[in-house]
Amino acid sequence: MSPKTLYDKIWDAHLAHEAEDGTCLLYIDRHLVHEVTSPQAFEGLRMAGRTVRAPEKTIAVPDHNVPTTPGREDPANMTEDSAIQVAALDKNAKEFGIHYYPVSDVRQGIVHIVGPEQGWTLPGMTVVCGDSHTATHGAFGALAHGIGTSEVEHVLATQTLIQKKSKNMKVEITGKLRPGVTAKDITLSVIGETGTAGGTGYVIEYCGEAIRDLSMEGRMTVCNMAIEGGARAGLIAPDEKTFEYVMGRPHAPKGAQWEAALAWWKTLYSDDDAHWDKVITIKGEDIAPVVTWGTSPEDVLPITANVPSPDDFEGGKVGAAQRSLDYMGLTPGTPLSEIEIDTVFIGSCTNGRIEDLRAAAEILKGKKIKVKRAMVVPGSGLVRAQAEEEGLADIFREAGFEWRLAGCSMCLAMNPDQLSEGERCASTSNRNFEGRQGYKGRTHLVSPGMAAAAAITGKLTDVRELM
Ligand SMILES: CC(C)[C@H](C(=O)O)[C@@H](O)C(=O)O
Ligand code: SF4
Repeated sequence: MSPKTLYDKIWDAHLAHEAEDGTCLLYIDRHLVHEVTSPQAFEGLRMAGRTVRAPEKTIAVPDHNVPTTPGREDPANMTEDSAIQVAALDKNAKEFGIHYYPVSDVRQGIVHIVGPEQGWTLPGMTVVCGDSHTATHGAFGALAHGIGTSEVEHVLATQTLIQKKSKNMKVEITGKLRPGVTAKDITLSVIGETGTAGGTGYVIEYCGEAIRDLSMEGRMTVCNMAIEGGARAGLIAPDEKTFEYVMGRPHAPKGAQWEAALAWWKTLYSDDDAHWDKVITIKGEDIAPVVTWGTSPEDVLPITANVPSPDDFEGGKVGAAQRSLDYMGLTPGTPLSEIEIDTVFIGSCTNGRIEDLRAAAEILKGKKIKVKRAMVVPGSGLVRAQAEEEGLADIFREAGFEWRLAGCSMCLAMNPDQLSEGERCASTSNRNFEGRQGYKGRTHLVSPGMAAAAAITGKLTDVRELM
């Protein structure tokens, strides 16, 4: 047998048909659904008189539009568009008989946090969702990626997806991370190195000692941003940490089924002599706590650096840098650590898990915020409950943070949590495009610890100074 990568193995195990031109039909194990990209898909099914092919493999949760303040069940607290989408999901979930976590359910949260938490996401699976950050689930050694609304309809109807195979890319992070450096710094640094198009046409497998050393939460943070690096998906070979995380979750296999699954999961790694179309290696000890200064996730620099000048770039990037600096209101040469911050947002499917909240609370303990506003939005109701139990919520509240209900929140401007014009935010989310967090809002992407540090000092701050 010829050697295979992990991606090859999962692909082959799900291939239902391959046409002469290489177009393939893949079987889909899990279909996650949220309110933004599904209404038309369900409408399509309805018009065609079709049902959902595998309702037991289809999971719905509202997250993007929902407010994160009490009273959010009331449609009057949403914009009309948001209320329509959330109501449509509610109706469709009930009518088509799929698994559903409404806002009133403590398990509700961001779809990419709920899936793993409930044990829907398992190693070796194909996982899709009408959402680009489906890559998150790759942390379990699953082939997971976003799909468009017409594909959502196709998967609902057939439980299959038409795909062409991507190329294999290996991103190896060797050695140990230095103190204060996290999964978020890894994933941003990779994008800083490869650019937002570096992964185009590839599925990335992250490997190396620094990746192995990450918790499952950290691995999810890394895979989450594979999409910002342009890749089709990102994944990490499952290991004992993965199995331990999955074991006992509500929808994980049990008993003999668990044993059988485990035996297969243990075969899910890239063979030693597998072929890679592209390889990137970064030394873990070379990664610093980073921030973004511009309006693309590739605009990454260590917190110890200065705001760059357009002259530092070449070709089309000169103009792009100038535009970014204008939008961000930054002057070349300013130390990044002198940039004043108005707002801090801790949350999103990148950094809204329990470990992220712990990392931020560790920095905030016994301190007060200096920024105008700061909010922490747990990624799910269960993360929220656990954080309350661990006393993290008290630390946040005492520091001056708003302690919100679960949802996408300020990660994107689709719900009431938005930046105002010119407002500058240190955010643990994954996108810093113009207007992403609100019209003319300014976003600096950082890790949870860095966000907490900025909250305390009122400026972008090297978290290592507060450790
Ligand atoms: C709204 C949704 C389709 C979108 C995505 O696909 O990623 C959102 O989650 C985002 O992060 O921009
Ligand atoms: S938290 Fe942000 S990135 Fe994640 S699904 Fe929601 S909007 Fe998209």
